[in-house]
Amino acid sequence: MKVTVPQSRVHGDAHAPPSKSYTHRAILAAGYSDGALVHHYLGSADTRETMGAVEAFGGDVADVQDVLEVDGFGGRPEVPPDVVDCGNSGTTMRLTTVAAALADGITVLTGDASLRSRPQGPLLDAVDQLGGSARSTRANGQAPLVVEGPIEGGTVTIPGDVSSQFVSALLMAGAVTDDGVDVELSTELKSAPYVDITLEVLDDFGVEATRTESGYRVPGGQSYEPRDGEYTVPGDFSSASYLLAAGALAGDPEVEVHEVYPSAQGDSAIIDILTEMGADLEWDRENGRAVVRRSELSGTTVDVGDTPDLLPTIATLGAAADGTTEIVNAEHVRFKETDRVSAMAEQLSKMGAEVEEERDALLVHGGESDLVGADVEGLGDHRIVMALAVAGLVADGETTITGAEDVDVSFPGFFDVLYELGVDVSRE
Ligand SMILES: O=C(O)C1=C[C@@H](OP(=O)(O)O)[C@@H](O)[C@H](O)C1
Ligand SMILES: C=C(OP(=O)(O)O)C(=O)O
Repeated sequence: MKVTVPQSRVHGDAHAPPSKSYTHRAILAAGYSDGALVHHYLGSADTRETMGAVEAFGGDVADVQDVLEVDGFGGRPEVPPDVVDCGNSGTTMRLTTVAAALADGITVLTGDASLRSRPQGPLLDAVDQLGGSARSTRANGQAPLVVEGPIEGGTVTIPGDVSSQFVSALLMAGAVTDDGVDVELSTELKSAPYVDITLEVLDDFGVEATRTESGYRVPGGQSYEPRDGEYTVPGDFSSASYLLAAGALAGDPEVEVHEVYPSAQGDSAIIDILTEMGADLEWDRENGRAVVRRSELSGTTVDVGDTPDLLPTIATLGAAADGTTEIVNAEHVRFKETDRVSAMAEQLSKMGAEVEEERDALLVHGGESDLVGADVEGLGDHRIVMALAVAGLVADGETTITGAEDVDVSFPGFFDVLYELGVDVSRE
C-alpha cells in the first residue's frame, strides 16, 4: 500500500497504542505461568507472532472482548508441532529461541527475509554454553535456527552491543531452569532500558531477577505467577514519539497525546529530546498526557545507545530543525528491520535534507523550509514509514510512502490517527 501525506497542520487528541515490548513479554510470561489475563494489550503483526509461539509451546491465546486470555504451557514449553515462524519480529525470535531450548527436543525457528538477515549468533552460542545446542541452518548466525534442549541453566558470557533481547530472553527462560542463569556481559550493554522492562514484567509475574556487577542473574526453579492472574500493558513511547513529533512540527494549535505515563521505557526520553530541541511541550505525568505545539526546533546531539527505536523520529525532527542534529552511538540501529541509519539517510535525502552517515552516527543538517515532498520507500520497516509520514507533514507538497501497510507491525492504526488529527491521508 502507498500512502500520500500532504503538507499539513495537525490538531486534536491522539492515543499512543499499548506497548509492543510489554505486550510481547506479558504474553510469554503468561505462557510460562498457568495462565493470565492481559489487559490493554497491543494486537499487531509482531505481537501475534509471540501469541503463535506460545500456542506452539502448548499454550492457548484468545481475545475475549479485547482482553487476551492466555492459557499457559505451565513452566517448560512442549516441543512445537511445526516450524515457529516469527514473521518480522526480532523480539519474538530472541525470546522464543531460549524458550525453545527449555523443551526436550528440537525446535525450528524462521522469519521473513528481514528477520532472516538479523544477527542471532551470540544467542545461539549462549544456548550452547547452557548445555543445549543451537545452530543457524546456513551457518551464518542468522535464521532459520535449529534449537535443541533441554538446558539446565548455568553461566553464559555474551556481548551486550548486538541486542539486549538476548539478555531478556535468557532471563525469561532462565527462571524456569533448574540452576538459573548468570549472564556475564563481555561488552557494554546497548538498549539497556529494554532489560529493565523485562525485569519489571518478571517482577509483576512474581519472578526474581537482578542486575549484578558484570551482568544479570536469575535464580532457577521459579514459577511465573501473575498478581491476581492479571496484567495491564502501558502505552508505547516509541509509537508516541511519532505523535509527539507530529505535534512539535505541525501542531496547530496543539496535539494532546494520551497514554504516556512514566515508565521503564527508555523511549520516554523523546519528551526530553523534544524539549531540548525547543518544542513547546507539557507533560502531565500523573494523567499520562502530553500537549505539544508547533515550535521552531533547533538541532541537538542525541545518544541513542539506550533508545535505538527513536532514531527515525529524531532524524525527521533533525531534518526540520535549524542547524545540525547529531545522532550518535547508533551502530546497533543498523541491526533492525532494516539498517535504519542508512535508511533514514537515503530517504530523507530524497526529501531534500542534507544527511551524513557514519558507521556509528547520523548527522542531519536541517531546515524545515528545505524539505520537499517526494516518493520515498518504507523499506519494509514500520518505523521508517511512520518517521517519513511525520516528515511529510512539513515538506512542501506531497510525500508518497511505499510499503505503508508495515505500520501493522507496531502501530496498526497509525494512518487513521493521522487522519483524525486532520491530515488528508490518501491510500492506494
Ligand atoms: O526487547 C525489546 O522489546 C526491544 C529491544 C530493542 O532491540 P535491541 O535490544 O535489539 O536493540 C528494540 O530496538 C526493539 O524494538 C524492542
Ligand atoms: C526493532 C524492533 O522490533 P524487533 O526487534 O522486535 O523486530 C522495532 O520495533 O523497532
